[in-house]
Amino acid sequence: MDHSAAAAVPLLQARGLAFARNDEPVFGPLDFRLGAGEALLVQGGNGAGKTTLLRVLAGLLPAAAGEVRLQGRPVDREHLARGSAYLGHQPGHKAELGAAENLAYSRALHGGGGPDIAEALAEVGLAGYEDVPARRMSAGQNKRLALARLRLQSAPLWLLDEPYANLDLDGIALVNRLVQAHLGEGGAVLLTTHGAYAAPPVPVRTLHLGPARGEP
Ligand SMILES: Nc1ncnc2c1ncn2[C@@H]1O[C@H](COP(=O)(O)OP(=O)(O)OP(=O)(O)O)[C@@H](O)[C@H]1O
Repeated sequence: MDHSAAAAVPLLQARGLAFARNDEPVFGPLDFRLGAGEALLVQGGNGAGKTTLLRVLAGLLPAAAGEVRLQGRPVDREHLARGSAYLGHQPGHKAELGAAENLAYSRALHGGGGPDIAEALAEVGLAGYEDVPARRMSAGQNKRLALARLRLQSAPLWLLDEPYANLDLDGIALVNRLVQAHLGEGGAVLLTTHGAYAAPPVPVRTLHLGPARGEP
């Protein structure tokens, strides 16, 4: 492959991307690009539209206008869902399944490589929780399990909505290690914060979303 040509094509590019509810704009139009090995921090206060933007980029909500390209190709919602790994506010686990079964289910759904399941659990500090159902795990433990899921998906684009929320200091360091490793492997990370939590210790560009409507 011609690496200089590949580097010139952003992993993610948004042009004129906008979302509206009942004709009321929520965000946009936005233009941004994110290359392999880059992180973009989406900032904005409560209700500014950060979660909505990530859900649009994850293919979970339809954009009102604009275009998203992944690795240079225009993509629809289905492609976005396949090309990205999304970590939302809700961990999205099967409550009755054990930690290992949840990861096996996710791997069956998304395909992908990465470490084996026991290794992925150990990496996020959940060794010994293989058979513990998600409903019996704390919010921070569920967040750790969701982080293990990301590692198994092998999607180049990670969309992380408030990834530090519910995590202790060791968990924050874990997020930072995972983000750094993913960027080092040529992935890209788009993450949100409203400023109350940490930020990754890597050079990040920021995308600021304006105040929610009705706020001063
Ligand atoms: N399911 C929904 N139905 C209707 N309106 C919604 C829904 N979810 C969010 N909104 C509205 O869309 C706007 C953007 O919300 P969003 O959750 O994207 O903000 P955010 O920046 O992620 O906020 P926070 O920092 O509080 O998580 C807000 O005005 C919110 O009231």
